Amino acid sequence: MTIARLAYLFYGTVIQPQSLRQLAIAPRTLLGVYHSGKIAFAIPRATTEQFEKTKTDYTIDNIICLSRSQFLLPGLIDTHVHAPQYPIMGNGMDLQLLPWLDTYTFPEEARFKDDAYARRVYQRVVRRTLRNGTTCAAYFGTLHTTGSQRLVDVMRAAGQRGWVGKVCMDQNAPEWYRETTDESVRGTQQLIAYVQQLDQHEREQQQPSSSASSASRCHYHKAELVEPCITPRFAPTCSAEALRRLGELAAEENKLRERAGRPSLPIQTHLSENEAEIAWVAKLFPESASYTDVYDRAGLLSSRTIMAHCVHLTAEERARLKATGTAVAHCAHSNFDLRSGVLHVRQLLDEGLKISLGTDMAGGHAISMLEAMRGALTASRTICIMEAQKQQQQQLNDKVHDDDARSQLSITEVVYMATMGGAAAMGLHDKIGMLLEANYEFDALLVDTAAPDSPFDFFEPEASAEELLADKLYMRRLEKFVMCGDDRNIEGVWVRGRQVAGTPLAN
Ligand SMILES: O=c1[nH]c(=O)c2nc[nH]c2[nH]1
Ligand SMILES: [Zn+2]
Repeated sequence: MTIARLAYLFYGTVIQPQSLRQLAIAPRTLLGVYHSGKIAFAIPRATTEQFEKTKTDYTIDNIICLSRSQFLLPGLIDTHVHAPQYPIMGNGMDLQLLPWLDTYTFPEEARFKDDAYARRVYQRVVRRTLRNGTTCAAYFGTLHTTGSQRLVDVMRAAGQRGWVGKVCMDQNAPEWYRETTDESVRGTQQLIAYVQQLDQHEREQQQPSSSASSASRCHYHKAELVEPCITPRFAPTCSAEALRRLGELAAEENKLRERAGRPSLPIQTHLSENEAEIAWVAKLFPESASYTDVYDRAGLLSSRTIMAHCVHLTAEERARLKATGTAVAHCAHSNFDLRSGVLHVRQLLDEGLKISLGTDMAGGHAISMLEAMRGALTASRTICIMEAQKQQQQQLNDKVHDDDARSQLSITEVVYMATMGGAAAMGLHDKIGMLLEANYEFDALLVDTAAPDSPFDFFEPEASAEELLADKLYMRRLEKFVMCGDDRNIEGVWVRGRQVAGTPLAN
């Protein structure tokens, strides 16, 4: 009889969102990972006898026992980020969206016609995002098809999961950074075909797996780690014809994918970010009832569509996003940095929309999803302050009610949006975002709140040894990490069971 094989066995605390308002804190979890990258089992509160027995039941390549200051967290998911804007991150934050695009963004993105430059920058972006715990990212590339293919190559080589979009824009952009409608559609088709070929090649390399223990013998593979994404930049820079043809392309592709039992093609763009942008869209598309309607008419709203920003939507637009299963990527830092507005995220959550988080680097000045979580918390508090001030101005109240804090997000909610919520937005919720579930793919971070060069200190409460306190203690550790931590607290990062950042940790 052959003994089943594990790539990893972890023994320690696992923290995992269960829903928007519920977090599971599972101490002494025994978590096994197959070489395929799938979670073999996750047994919370396991005894040391169970740990010892598991070690004899399996052949295990790496055993990692977590210390009290460490825990596993699902990988962070950035659902809106511009890889080619990395060189200008933190620069040029003096302008609002439309002049910012013309002055800083388009000139930088135009440099990506040089494939070597594209590869060099993308290598840095992917290395940096992985280092910061971003296991999955929905990237915008540039207009250039080959440049976008280089981003696919770099992600696959580094082992990062995500979407890559060749940006489409056929109007209202400088002639040195604009393409024809045909080029928009053809470039998108070429990117789709390119990724399909790579995946096909990868599957052909796989050993056939027929026996019952195939899950444990199947080896790491990259197929479907990176998906091509239909990416009109935003309505102002896309003609109605370009949007319509991209919608048709999605519909045609999806017919084939449905027959093959494959997930539908992802779509991403920007929506309702800035007042001047919204007014421009109304002028450019007078036949549409709203900005959302421009995309809706083109068939671009779907359960695998992510709309970034959505700061100024009407009730009808929000209802349409909900009805179509379209997700909203909340990009708080960018909304502050470009002075676009403050998203009332509680309202969207109450209405049942799918909400995830995005760094929107470089509209946002930070590449880390910890920053995206902090930005979302700050935005929600800003809404609270604005609501309280409004009430005071209206002289309805002379002091703030407790209930005025209802718009504020909690740590649990932002962690959900950065993990499970991101997986739901990308239509990957049956694959990633959970660690306490067998058969999910192991995308995870090993966090240490006492890392040698940690940017903060964590003082153990007096009775910390008490098992009863474990939940509260780890909640405080998580809170510290989210509010004060950085990449120095991330000791290891795994995607599909393969360690992709941090120092090798097996013991
Ligand atoms: O924040 C943003 N970044 C961009 O690059 C962009 N393009 C259109 N709209 C945009 N918003
Ligand atoms: Zn953006």
